[in-house]
Amino acid sequence: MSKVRIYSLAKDLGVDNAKMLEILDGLGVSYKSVSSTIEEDTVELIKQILEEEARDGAPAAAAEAQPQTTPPAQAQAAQPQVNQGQAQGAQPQVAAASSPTATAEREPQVAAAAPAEAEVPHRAPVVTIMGHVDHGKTSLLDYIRKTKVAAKEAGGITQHVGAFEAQTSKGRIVFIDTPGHEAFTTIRARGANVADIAIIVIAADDSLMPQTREAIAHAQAAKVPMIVAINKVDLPQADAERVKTDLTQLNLVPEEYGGDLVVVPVSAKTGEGVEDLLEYISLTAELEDLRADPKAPFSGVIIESRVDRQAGVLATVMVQQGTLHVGDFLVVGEGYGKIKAMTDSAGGRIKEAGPSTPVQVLGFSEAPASGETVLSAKNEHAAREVIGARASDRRDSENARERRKLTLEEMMGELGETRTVNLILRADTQGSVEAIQGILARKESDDVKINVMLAGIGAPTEGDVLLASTAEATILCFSVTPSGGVKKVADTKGVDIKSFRIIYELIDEVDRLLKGNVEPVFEERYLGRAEVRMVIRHPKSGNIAGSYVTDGMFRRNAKAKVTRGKAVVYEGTVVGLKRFKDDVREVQQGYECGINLDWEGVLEGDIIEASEMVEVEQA
Ligand SMILES: Nc1nc2c(ncn2[C@@H]2O[C@H](COP(=O)(O)OP(=O)(O)OP(=O)(O)O)[C@@H](O)[C@H]2O)c(=O)[nH]1
Repeated sequence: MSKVRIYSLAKDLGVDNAKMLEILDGLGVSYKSVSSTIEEDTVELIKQILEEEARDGAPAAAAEAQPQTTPPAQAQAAQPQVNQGQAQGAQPQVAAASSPTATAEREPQVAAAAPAEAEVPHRAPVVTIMGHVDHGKTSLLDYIRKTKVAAKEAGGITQHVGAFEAQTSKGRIVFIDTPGHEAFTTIRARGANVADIAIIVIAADDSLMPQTREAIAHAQAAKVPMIVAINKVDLPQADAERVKTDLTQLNLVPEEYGGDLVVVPVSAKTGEGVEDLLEYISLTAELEDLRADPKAPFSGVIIESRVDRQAGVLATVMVQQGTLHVGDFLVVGEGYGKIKAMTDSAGGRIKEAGPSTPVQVLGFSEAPASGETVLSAKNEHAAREVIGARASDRRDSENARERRKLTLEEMMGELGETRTVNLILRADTQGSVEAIQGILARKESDDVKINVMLAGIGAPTEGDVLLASTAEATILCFSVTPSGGVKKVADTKGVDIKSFRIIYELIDEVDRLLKGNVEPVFEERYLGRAEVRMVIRHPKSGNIAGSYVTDGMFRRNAKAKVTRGKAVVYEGTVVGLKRFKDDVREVQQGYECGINLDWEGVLEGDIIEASEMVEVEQA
């Protein structure tokens, strides 16, 4: 008995895929995607249902049509990758709609006027292309751009805006044209999701390489559906079968091997397979049911921005919901701007832009960072109010973060819930990687799961740090160390990179993470007290409190609390300590010293108390 793919059947019967899935749901047939296959008897049932519908002029109740005795064969599993993805565009809608301050006033009763879910129009998918260096990401994007982008306006020079729109026989597809997972994760690191689908490009003559694995890990972490494009199939040494076999080792099983992964052989050089790839993108998008309301309050994400010497700040915004108009006020982070002009990705001037449209906006005074979310405000005053509220929220949360200690629940996760510890593993050899993974696998319990997001040979990369920051993972290194640059990025992103030379020390660290001591807990500890006996004005350092340490000791960089009478007049830091003319690290009780605070208000007679934050050992 032959099997048929759902989308081919839909095409043959002249109905859309959504309709086909609706009928299958009614029949209780399970499927993973529109490229799943169904049995012939199910096909017959579907035909009957459609005939009945056509006869009655109304949708037939699919469930009633199901015969009692012979349940239809189940569809073959297909494309779990495709199903992993949520409709990413749905998230910003919620965020924007729930923002009380920065909403466009075009639709005053958005909630009441919002169309029901089914009426919200579909939007074009946004696709990102990732893969190993030289596997052909840029060539593939160039081929699609050359063949699918409408001719530019005469004389117009298309500038690089970070995204372009391709017109295909199946509709519009938007490509993020900064290839590589760095761009993808930079955006994700800010909590935004722009891509709906990730194309993983793998060269047929090279197969899986370290960055291919990274790209796959990034797409999986983002829960973005993946399609694999096996590129360079025109080369004589191309071996697409090897790529497919190699993929199975990552538990990604291509459809032809009975699995779920959509794999499309292509050549960015000859164009072979590119149409198929575009078709698969459209099918995946259809399955994801991507929708956005052009009438809803606007929200979008910054794809990239730059400063043009003549024009000023040019930022590319991906419209995710609502519609942008020239003249709108936009709020990004703690800055705002008024749109003076907008250009589409083909370089043409436009006045408005709806969902899934990348537009270059002129009007910001400072270049916003990639991945920042953008909202609109009805006027300059409203924009300023939003920014003011954001600044004060930020200050509050910074203060709260400084003060607060982690609760047991925060450290352990909700009691009774399974916790997952995300790890990225880097080691010197494949043997070490496998040995460590073997030990880790035995450490899992019902309460705690270990998710090794990426295990690779060699020092951790910036890409690892970005992945770790979005997935709240810890990077563990065995016999490899991060470069200074990577360490710096990790510091700014708050990612822990821990290096070990002895395997059991690494395992001890994992034990600590499993126990839930993910973040160290700090406690304030008293150091000493000093009396201010005179205030000396220093030309470079400002006011220095000439003091006498009456108790304990003072240390540079300690926290300082200044009391005047009974009132605490300042809390800050000891930024410098001097004994006579020398800078010193510490001064003990019974000695005089100069204390330099990050404050100029100190007076004779004040008492300065020093303390420091120390890490508390967890039981
Ligand atoms: N024969 C053949 N060569 C290709 C194909 N696609 C890309 N190439 C060549 O492979 C090389 C690398 O292609 P790029 O498109 O620059 O690869 P990339 O993945 O964008 O590389 P990076 O941007 O450096 O990460 C170039 O010399 C391309 O001409 C293809 O389908 N067939």
